[in-house]
Amino acid sequence: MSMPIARVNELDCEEFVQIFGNAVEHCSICAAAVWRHSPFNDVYQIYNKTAEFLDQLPISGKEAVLRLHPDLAGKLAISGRLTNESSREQTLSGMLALSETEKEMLERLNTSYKSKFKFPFVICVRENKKKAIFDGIRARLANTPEEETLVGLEEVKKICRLRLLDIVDPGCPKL
Ligand SMILES: NC(=O)NC1NC(=O)NC1=O
Repeated sequence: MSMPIARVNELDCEEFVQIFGNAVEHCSICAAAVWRHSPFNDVYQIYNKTAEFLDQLPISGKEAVLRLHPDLAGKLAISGRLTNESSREQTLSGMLALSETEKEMLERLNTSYKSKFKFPFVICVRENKKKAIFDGIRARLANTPEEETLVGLEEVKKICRLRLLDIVDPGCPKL
């Protein structure tokens, strides 16, 4: 499905939230806030308004957005309960086909990460190969909670940008 922007601009809030409600994982409030800025010039404006909404959240709200994300190759993935978007991303990146050793290593890293930050490690898996994901979680474990909330939120934005581009036809390529 790749929708022209003119069609997006015809959607009422309910329809918009139905279609864009998972552009940020499980965060339909974000889509409802962004709809207010309709009509949009293009998909990039939808992205910019989403990023603005995320940026203006207090730190507790930013952490909450991170907490709406599933663990990489975690329980939800194993039991087939990921959202369609997340399932597709984790499958394509190879995160759902790890060796037993890799699974154990990731589980250990995810546990350390969550006990330090109290939210899951989030990385845009479509922009990172397996090694970069493992290196990323190790390196980011050294961040302070304040730094890491912001780093995680930038990854949420990257995930969102790609999800929006899956839904809306970008029209002329952006220079
Ligand atoms: N935890 C985490 O990074 N989850 C994800 N990353 C991504 O690109 N899709 C996800 O579901």
